[in-house]
Amino acid sequence: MLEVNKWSFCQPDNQFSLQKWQKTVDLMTELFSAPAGFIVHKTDEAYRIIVSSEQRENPYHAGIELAIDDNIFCKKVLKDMAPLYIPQVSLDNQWDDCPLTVDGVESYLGVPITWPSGEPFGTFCVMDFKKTDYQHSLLELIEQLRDMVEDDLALLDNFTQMREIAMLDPLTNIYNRRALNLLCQHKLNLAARLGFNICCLFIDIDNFKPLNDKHGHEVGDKALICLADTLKQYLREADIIGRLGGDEFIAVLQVKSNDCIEAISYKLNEAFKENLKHMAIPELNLSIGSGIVAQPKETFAELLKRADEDMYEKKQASKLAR
Ligand SMILES: Nc1nc2c(ncn2[C@@H]2O[C@H](COP(=O)(O)OP(=O)(O)OP(=O)(O)O)[C@@H](O)[C@H]2O)c(=O)[nH]1
Repeated sequence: MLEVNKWSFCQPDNQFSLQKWQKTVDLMTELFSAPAGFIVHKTDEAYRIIVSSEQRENPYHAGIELAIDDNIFCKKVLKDMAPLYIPQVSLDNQWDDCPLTVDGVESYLGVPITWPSGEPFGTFCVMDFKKTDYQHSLLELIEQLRDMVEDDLALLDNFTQMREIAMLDPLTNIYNRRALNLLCQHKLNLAARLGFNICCLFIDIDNFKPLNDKHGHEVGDKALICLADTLKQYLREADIIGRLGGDEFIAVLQVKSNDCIEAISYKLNEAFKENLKHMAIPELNLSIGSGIVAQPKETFAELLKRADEDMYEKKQASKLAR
């Protein structure tokens, strides 16, 4: 799902093109013969213009932010979740301290835009520097155009949900093999370009089959979820974690130096045991192999293979030691 209180459509690599919304806003301002029209997006941080009409007289460009405490028209629209039309702002002294009034804005018409969940997304609005007298049909029109924007939000939300379903392992809610291949290769390319160290951990539970056989599949599932949660809890946000399948997990980490890998592996194993204990699941041990990027052009498949081989060696060594 799209996160309602985070900035959307503001990253350069965003999947969604704002071009369609730009055309909608330009069309709206033309039909209103207004000098400025906007789509404003709101989070707890600020109000941000994400689309601004392209007339020369429009002083507010996309990217401009207004503080969350500012007395602005869009704030009232979202507070009431209702359209707001002020034909002559200067007649109402409640807007005297509005930064837009100070700039000379004399008329405002805005309607709320909502996320598919019903939470406020922002506003669709038009402003003028002179008083206006919009006919009822224009007020209906702005609502129609706003509905088109909301349809796009719903489509985007569906798309995001479908992408999550395609990328996440349904049991543990971390990345699946397909997503790991894509994301980790991307991370490797980035590391080669920016020059940071990458390490891949191949994590496999020892004697997992006996746990399933003795305590049942449900307990086995809980142990897998516990491992995923331990990885989430212990590793950083920039790290990538996922489940290859069965009891095999992957973590791709950004590390300062390779000296810390042993310590990270040890701590992960200890944290997993501790978390299992809290869930009253019998103790399990992890075999953790690692691979570090040896040369800039290395593929994720090659890195993964080395980490897998290292894990296998460690598992054999621990079996012999028992
Ligand atoms: N509960 C549960 N078990 C699973 C799932 N996927 C795979 N398994 C089981 O995981 C077990 C993996 O067995 P093995 O690969 O032999 O692993 P192991 O018993 O840990 O053996 P070693 O790794 O050599 O110590 C199999 O019994 C699978 O049935 C799952 O989603 N849930």
